[in-house]
Amino acid sequence: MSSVSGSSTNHSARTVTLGGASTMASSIASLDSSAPTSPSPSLIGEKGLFVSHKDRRGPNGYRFATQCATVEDPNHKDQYGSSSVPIYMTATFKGLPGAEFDYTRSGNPTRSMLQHHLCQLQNCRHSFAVSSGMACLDVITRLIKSGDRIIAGDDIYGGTQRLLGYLASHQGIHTDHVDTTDASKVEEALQKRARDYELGLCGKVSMLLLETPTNPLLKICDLERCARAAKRYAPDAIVVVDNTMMSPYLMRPLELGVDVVYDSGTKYLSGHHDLMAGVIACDRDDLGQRIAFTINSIGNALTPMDSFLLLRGIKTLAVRMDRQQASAMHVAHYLHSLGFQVNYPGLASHPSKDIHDRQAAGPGAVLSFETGDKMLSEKIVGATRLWGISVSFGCVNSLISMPCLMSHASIDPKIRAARRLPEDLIRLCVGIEDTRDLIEDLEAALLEAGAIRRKASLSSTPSVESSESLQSSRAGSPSPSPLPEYERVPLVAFAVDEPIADLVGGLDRAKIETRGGEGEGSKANISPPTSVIVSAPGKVILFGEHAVVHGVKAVAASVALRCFAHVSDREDGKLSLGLPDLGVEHVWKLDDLPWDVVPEKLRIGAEAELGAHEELDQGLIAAIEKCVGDVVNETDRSHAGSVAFLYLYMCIAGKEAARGQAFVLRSSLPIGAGLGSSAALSACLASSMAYTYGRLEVPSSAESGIPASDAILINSWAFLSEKVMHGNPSGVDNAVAVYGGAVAFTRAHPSNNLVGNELEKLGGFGSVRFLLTDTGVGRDTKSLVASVTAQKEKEPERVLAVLERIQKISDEAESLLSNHGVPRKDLLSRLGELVTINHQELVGLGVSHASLEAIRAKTQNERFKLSTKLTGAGGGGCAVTLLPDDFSEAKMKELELELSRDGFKCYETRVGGAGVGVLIPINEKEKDKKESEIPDRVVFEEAETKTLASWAEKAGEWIYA
Ligand SMILES: Nc1ncnc2c1ncn2[C@@H]1O[C@H](COP(=O)(O)OP(=O)(O)O)[C@@H](O)[C@H]1O
Ligand SMILES: C[C@@](O)(CCOP(=O)(O)O)CC(=O)O
Repeated sequence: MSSVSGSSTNHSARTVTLGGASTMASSIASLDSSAPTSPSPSLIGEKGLFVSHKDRRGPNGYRFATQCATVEDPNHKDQYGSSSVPIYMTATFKGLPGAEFDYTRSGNPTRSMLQHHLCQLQNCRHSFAVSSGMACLDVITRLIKSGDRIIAGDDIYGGTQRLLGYLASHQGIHTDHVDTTDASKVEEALQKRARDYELGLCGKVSMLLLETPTNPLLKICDLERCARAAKRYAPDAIVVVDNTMMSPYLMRPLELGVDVVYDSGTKYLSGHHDLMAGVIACDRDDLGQRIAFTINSIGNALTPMDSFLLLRGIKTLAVRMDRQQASAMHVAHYLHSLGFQVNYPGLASHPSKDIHDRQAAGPGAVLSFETGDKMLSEKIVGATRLWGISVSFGCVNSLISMPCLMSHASIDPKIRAARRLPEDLIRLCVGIEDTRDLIEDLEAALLEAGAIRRKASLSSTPSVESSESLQSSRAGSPSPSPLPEYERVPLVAFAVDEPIADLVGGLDRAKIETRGGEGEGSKANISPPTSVIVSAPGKVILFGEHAVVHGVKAVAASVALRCFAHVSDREDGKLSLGLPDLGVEHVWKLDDLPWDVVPEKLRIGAEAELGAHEELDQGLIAAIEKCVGDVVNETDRSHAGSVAFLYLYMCIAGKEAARGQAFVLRSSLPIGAGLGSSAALSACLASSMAYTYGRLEVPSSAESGIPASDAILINSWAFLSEKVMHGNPSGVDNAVAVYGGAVAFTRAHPSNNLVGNELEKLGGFGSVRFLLTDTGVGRDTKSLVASVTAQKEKEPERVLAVLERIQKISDEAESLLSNHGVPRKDLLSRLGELVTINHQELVGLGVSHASLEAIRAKTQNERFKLSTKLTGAGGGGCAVTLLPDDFSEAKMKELELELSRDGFKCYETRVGGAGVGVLIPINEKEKDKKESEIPDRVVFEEAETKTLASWAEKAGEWIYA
């Protein structure tokens, strides 16, 4: 046996030595129901026996797990019979030339034992242990020469990519990267390069380098087919496989026609992340000799100590892998059930599962999943506790990482993008911990990052996102909540991470493109659509209502209920406003509108300035009030909306461009319940008018979304409408209606010296559960807001102190919701306390109501122990209750029953969804006929309120701000 390779084995000698064991083992084979009776043909390698499955017997007659634990070499018995392989911690050996060992770089008994053991496990003639996985590739690539070519996969380990780059720049060895998941692409590349080589256009393909499953996308390559193709089109090429992800326990590529296999021994083989090692295996003597020569020449063979540790680690390889793989399967199913894109060949959804199952004995313990948002992924990774944030895999401890920031950071971001390696990808390397702990920890991190949320109960508490509207669900109780308990938070909640420049002062208005404008970039040639459908969400204020009017921070989020507007041209040239929810319809002749009262500053051409004007034009409002007219069912409620509509219409359309149009507004939000129906309505009016008068252009693709500058304008105009309805609103409601998500909002106010409103997105809100309870008591935002202002004027000291305390509450809430280091339980418990304190402050401002206090009393009693506050203007409307993660379905049912007995309606809400949106009809892309494809007004009007949202969803593609 060569002292360098230390690996050549004598199969027949071992077979004889272990013959007894083999016979005994076969006699108990019948006990093992999983033992395959006839190997699948594809698994039979050239040698025709002992193929890759872990259940098959090795050359010594033992199954793989037994082989792992049984370290023995009949040719190298320890002189003292030591049970464990001794560490020959020596650089040199004394003796005459020709002795088996002389110098540890060339050979060492501990390493020889390891290499012998590896030959047993991999059923091959030559095994080598070197200093790392990359050292393996270094040794292997020295088998080819300068000017040769390599064909490799396009989803390869970052370190491999780096070495291939070095070979290209320093040795002229270039690599073609192909998608190895498609064997025909490998065949094509081999053929093409063979032709090119014949024509003298490139070097000879001398290596095919494969990984399967790939790291980190878990893509699968058909090894047998690729190896066959290499033998056919590039017969001299060495087929090399990095088998680190599988280990020889799950896959033995040599048996599939591959020439050389290497593993990073740092991973599964050693299993404890306490050493670095690489292992090469091959069955060809010519290659074995050259590899042995290279290792001896460059001196990167594994040290005696590490050889010992690796041997020790290998003994438990099968046990560890079984456990890790089983847990990985659970984790993969768990993430898949939450709706994440999971890459794992153990899932039925994996596109190449059949190929993988043919060549490997299991899916392994590495998986990856996508969240759709890089920041969100970072939050998830940062929020885990049990999962170690680390590169590498194969350890008994579970690891989590973001390949693009860690293991694959050395790949140029452009190349990563070209190879479709998602920046948000999270890789999980599952260890041997209790699976339940692993899933619990992951779940807590997903929750904490706001990637998932507890499913709204479908049994007693209809989801506000479901087709059940608040109004309609008062009637009944849908079916029980299905498993799992959690669900993915829609991504749109994370669409914007930077602060948004807001309406006043945050924008260079001169640069805004408007159709009527003269400035650079005017969209004068675009003809506006005659018909659009838009929508915007309602909101829930968690902290800071009322105080926000006076420059204090508020924390709020969009709810999933929305207002919708349908706009179409009217043939009779009249203008109509339909508010079917209130049973009201106005029709005006355009000439009857008080155009002459519209002040110059609000006229066409100055429209970008509209929202910037703090003061409404009271003359115009008075004139509109007069001409609104009285119609059937008109109340103060609908009247306020109608006035706001006309005010906005006259400013945005302008006298010259105004044309006969029908506006129909529908809402799945309860109106006047503190959930921001007026702001949602305002955002719908502003956007639909802007689009149909060409002030803004309807975006053409959902990918780009409604541009930020357009959203700022829509918000600006929506604020105008809010002012008409509420007198002195803060702007938080319309900001949430337009931008969506969860926000910390501060209005620019003399008290805070802000130049423009401040809007910060909050990510941690999405997973928090809320119960909204509608008192059914109507109230008027305008007068409640005015009452607080009056108190402030009358008792400034008291009210200013209240405002200061509310500012502290909002500040703390914002910091809790954006600090992902806060343990979930602590977060929810402190938020609950803040809810209670904030409510007390609102009571002090006189904006609560007996009905709200009744809800508070019920929810906070001994049985439920929940924190509740009023939300919005108060004086009735809705109460919001914070739900801890462990608040059970049974308790929820009980609470809902009691509240409904008291005449209240409660709904579990989801927050953080999209802001204002515009519909692109389904056929628009194909037919390029935007206008004609908008569903007819009658269809819109007649869609049932409770199915409005799903109707709109199906009507086409929605583009959101
Ligand atoms: N779908 C709708 N149809 C008619 N009017 C609406 C609609 N949505 C909102 N409004 C207007 O908004 C007002 C409600 O505003 P407000 O009292 O602040 O309650 P909310 O919290 O629902 O915004 C109504 O009085 C009405 O003028
Ligand atoms: C009371 C206030 O803070 C929120 C009003 O909300 P709503 O109208 O009740 O949805 C007023 C405002 O911020 O404009």
